[in-house]
Amino acid sequence: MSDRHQHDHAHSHAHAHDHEHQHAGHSHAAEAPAHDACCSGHEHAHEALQSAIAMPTSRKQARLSGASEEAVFFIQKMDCPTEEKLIRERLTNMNGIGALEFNLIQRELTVQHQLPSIAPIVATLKALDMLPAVKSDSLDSSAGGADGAAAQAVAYRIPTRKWVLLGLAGVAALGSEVIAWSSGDERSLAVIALSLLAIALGGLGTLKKGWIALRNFSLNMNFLMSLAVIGAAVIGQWPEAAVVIVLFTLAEMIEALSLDKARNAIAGLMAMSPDVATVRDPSGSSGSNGSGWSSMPAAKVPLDAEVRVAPGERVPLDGVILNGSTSINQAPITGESIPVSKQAGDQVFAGTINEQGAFEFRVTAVQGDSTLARIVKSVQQAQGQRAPTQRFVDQFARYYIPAVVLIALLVAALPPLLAGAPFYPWLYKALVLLVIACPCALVISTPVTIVSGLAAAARHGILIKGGVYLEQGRKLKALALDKTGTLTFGKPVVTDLIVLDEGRHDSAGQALLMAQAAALATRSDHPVSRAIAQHWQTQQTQQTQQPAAIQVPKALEAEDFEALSGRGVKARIAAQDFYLGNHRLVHELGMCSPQLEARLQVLEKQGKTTTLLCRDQRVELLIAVADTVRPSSKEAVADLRALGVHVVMLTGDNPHTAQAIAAEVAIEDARGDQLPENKLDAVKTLNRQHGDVGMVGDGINDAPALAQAQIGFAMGAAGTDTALETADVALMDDDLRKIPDFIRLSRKTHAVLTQNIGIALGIKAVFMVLALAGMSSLWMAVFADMGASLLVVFNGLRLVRALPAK
Ligand SMILES: Nc1ncnc2c1ncn2[C@@H]1O[C@H](COP(=O)(O)OP(=O)(O)OP(=O)(O)O)[C@@H](O)[C@H]1O
Ligand SMILES: [Cu+]
Repeated sequence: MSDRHQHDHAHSHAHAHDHEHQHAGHSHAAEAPAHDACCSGHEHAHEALQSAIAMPTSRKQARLSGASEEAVFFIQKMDCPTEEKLIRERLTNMNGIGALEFNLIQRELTVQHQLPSIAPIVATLKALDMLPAVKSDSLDSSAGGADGAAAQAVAYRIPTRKWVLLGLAGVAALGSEVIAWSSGDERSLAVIALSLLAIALGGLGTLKKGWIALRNFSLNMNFLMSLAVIGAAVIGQWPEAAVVIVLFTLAEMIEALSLDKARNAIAGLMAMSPDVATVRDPSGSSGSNGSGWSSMPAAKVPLDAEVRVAPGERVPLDGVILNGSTSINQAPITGESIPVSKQAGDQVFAGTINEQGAFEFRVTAVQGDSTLARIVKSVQQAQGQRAPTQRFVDQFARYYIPAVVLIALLVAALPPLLAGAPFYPWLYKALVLLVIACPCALVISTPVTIVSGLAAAARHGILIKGGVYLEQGRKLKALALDKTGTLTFGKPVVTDLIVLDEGRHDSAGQALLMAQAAALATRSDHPVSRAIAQHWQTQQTQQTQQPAAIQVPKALEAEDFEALSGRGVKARIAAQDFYLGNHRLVHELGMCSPQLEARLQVLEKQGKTTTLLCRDQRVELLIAVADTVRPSSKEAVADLRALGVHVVMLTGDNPHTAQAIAAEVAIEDARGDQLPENKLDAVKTLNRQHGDVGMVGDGINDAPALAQAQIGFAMGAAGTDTALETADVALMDDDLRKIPDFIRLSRKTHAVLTQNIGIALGIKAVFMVLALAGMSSLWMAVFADMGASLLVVFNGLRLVRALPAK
């Protein structure tokens, strides 16, 4: 539907081109409506739309320019922002390395580079003790693959061995503490031996990482912890050193586990799609049970296979229904659990639930390409990009650590040197400060929150293409909507047919006019044209059933077809020039008259869209079509207004119709006759007057405005590839009420982010004071750090359930 304008241009030469899509490797069958009378222009139109709406995403592309190769590594040890910093510092200094993208939650690193091979990158990572596994490499297509994915799933788990070692270390640390306490001697052989044992069992990893950090001049928390532990040992606090390192290792493991939870929020989306499909055997009869059907892993089902779904089952793959009818709960895709009825020719989506009938469908996308799979991929990508708050936090951490380390140095040095205070107590305070300097809770809180928000949205049928938009949504002050297909269903029907100078035409002549209008209309994909073509076709079938009636002309062939954007279409039939279009077109052609305008107004004020057929410099026929407003639109508009968003309708249709439709959904600001450049200007002006602007649109005529808006929304994304890929925020169905939901989610996300930053910094501040006052021990500081990390992670995860289930 979104491609309709371009379609007109593409038509005459569409056959000369190959129809391969370059971008996503999906099947065309999924997007070509089965009942579309002429669909040969689709591929072109999609590409045009792609490039037209691609503008907002070009920011992302620009960042990666220059580096042409890309490799993705899975790094099991990269589960904390500390590691990220270390890797970033090392890799950015290498030649030929472009952008780096870290995904801590997936533990993936994407490197854009210009190197002849990835060997130097692997070597660098290995030198940092990061042991990378290559997931994909643009220089070597055989790298990575399915085995890698399985290995990765295993690698997320913390091995039992590690837990056991840590348990033993804990016992040893506790033992040394108990002995030291009961004997009153912190430096006895038994205490030191047990402490060393605890450090060896539980802390070697940290010490090693600390050493690597030191060698790379990177002040990270492994380094800080190592320093604190060594410092504690040096001043003879052996049990303390042991307890601290054990607690710290425990904290790291718990943190890794909580990140797993965040990752599962996304993976859980994919789990909704069943693993097995019932597929018709290609040969017809050689099925394992003789019935012609057999079970098969969904991942192995090829394109165009026929799959059967029983009542109560989940649909295993994307496809088009061949026969049978049913109602399907599409909540996994659209977030809307009211069942949708489906017949032959309708699209079904992997993961949705077949509530009633049995049906068979033809597979239109392999499992990895299903709408659900693409949603999951998109969410994963989105969380890989840094949201603004995360960037701020990272920036903050960059200064925070050195600052606290400096304070620690001063605390250790100044009082003893200047005031002759005893050395060890102040050194101990400095060590506590080093522990407090660890910013893990702060740094981890943002990505966890953002991921939870993105996952919550995806479950609700809202696909957000980046943390940026999730954070920005709350700032939307104005929302521009187009009319056709957004506020209305976009499926108008013909309501009035008026032959303008009736006296001049007999009934056969009048029928001919309608046939001529239809001949032009069938060539276009615009909803108005479609309605006209549709109307004529039904008329045709009715006529053939009553042969006695007037002779209706056979379909006429239109030549030299041309689409006139925002106006209508133009073509020649039997050497005569024809125009089919709106008032603007007729006016510009100089064929308008006050009488005509009066007649148009009457219809337009009823909310109908008027179209005129001109032949030989005369307006001959007036066709009015009416579209139905979606019931959800009015509610959405009211909801948006309650949120303080100024709602504006921008439509290419005439102002009277615009007003009439706007009145139905209670929009006060409705602007008609909007050409693409007018829509663009309108968005700019709104931006100046109100602040951040969102735009919902579906046509080529909306593309510039969509690109200009801070957030571009697309609706009905489940059925179309382009909307899914190009919008900033894609609503999986056509329910505008998802936009206020999105804004609310954005507000909640912001609240949680602020809380988390407050918690993380607040706890640090408290312990900073306690440490200076000599009231905090090392292990208390580590404990507080762990507590803060857990608190922010769980606070962030709360967001997964932020949107009410429907
Ligand atoms: N191919 C066409 N056939 C018939 N009428 C057309 C065609 N193209 C444009 N028009 C006329 O021009 C008007 C403006 O078209 P345009 O595509 O800019 O906006 P629209 O689709 O009507 O509305 P919106 O901007 O809300 O999506 C339409 O309302 C219609 O009257
Ligand atoms: Cu006019």
